[in-house]
Amino acid sequence: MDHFHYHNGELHAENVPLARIAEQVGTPVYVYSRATLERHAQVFREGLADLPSVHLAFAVKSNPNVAVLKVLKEQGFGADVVSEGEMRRALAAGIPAADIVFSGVGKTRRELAAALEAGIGQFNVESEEEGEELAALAAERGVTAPCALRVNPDVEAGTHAKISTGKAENKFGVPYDRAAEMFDRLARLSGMNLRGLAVHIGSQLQSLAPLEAAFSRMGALMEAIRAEGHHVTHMDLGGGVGVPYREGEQFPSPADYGAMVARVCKGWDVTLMFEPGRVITGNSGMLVTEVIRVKQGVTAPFVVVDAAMNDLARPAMYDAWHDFAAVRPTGDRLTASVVGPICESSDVFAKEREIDSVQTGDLAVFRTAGAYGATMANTYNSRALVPEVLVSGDRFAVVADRIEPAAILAAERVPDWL
Ligand SMILES: Cc1ncc(COP(=O)(O)O)c(C=O)c1O
Ligand SMILES: N[C@@H](CCCC[NH3+])C(=O)O
Repeated sequence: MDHFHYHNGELHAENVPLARIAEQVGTPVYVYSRATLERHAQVFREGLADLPSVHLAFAVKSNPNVAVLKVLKEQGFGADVVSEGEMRRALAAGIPAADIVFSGVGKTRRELAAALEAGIGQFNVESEEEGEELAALAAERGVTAPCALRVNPDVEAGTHAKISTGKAENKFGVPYDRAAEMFDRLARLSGMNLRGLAVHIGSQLQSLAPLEAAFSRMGALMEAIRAEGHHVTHMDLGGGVGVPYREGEQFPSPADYGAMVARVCKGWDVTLMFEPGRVITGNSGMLVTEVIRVKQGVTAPFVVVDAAMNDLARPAMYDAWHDFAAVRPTGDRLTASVVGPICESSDVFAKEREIDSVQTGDLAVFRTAGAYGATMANTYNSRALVPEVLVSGDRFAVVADRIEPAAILAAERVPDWL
């Protein structure tokens, strides 16, 4: 069931017409559906139902809005965080510290200390240097840090190079061939409770084969580490399951993913941990925009909208596709480029694409914008920071305000010596 649907000729999020949100909040605006978030959380969990012991940690980076985190917390999700800021958000949403996993190659001393003090459930350590620093900080505090060693399995994920993380040349994790000896050294440090392994090979994966290859390699590594007498009780399999952005694209379902995991990880006797992001949030959000004007072009017209690459960076950064659709479609079609107002030629959402015909003042949406959308927004060209709205049934609420350029200007100072 799609909670974004046309009713009486206009696009709704659940029972709320997007036009009503646009009228009250203005555009551009991100709109999320609570029912879709809940459904995706449930479908993902159901996909893993055959596994004996599972911990779900939502990848906060995909959508860190605290209201979204609260919805997922109520679905029993913990959090995968990559900064103190994300950790504070997860805690603010009521996610227990014990359900938080901290990933990332560049955790600072301050962040490690803050996470130890908060009592988070697991640190995914990405280097021997980080492990030593963390163990020392924990020992100073008279505590032990629950840790997994993130391993780089040197597997080609088959996704966009900029979001691929599991090849040897990527900065993530420790080299596969050195992981067992590193585990042995780190496990001996006081302050360290090295209890598991972690892997994450990339995002927006369209095929399960690279994940399967990575997980099998992790299984072999786990056996080697156990053979040395270490306990491995946790295996964090990361996130990465992709979602369709355009009609007709085929992606593995959470059930397919769960069946693959059950087959590959059979008999592992660990708590399996997962860090899904996009598969939960991607299709639960849209970016609503208004057409500023339609400008004649040489090869095709330009539909200039009031959203731009600062609001939704994915097309400019990864040549990503987001479907564009009118909120009140007339049935007519038009071949045009959809562009934002920013002074960069990369500020293009759709290049000479057949789209719903739109005119000045019409509302339209970019679909599948719930993951890596608002969270990657910025204020380039002194634009406002885009607001976010959560819909639930007949209700909606602004869950992040539009931050106006004037508020940002007010935070700047001109020194009196200038
Ligand atoms: C360590 C880690 N875990 C989880 C994720 C979430 O990935 P996705 O949104 O593709 O599920 C990412 C991002 O790719 C990540 O770097
Ligand atoms: N920002 C990327 C995903 C990065 C995943 C982070 N590990 C995207 O929009 O597709």
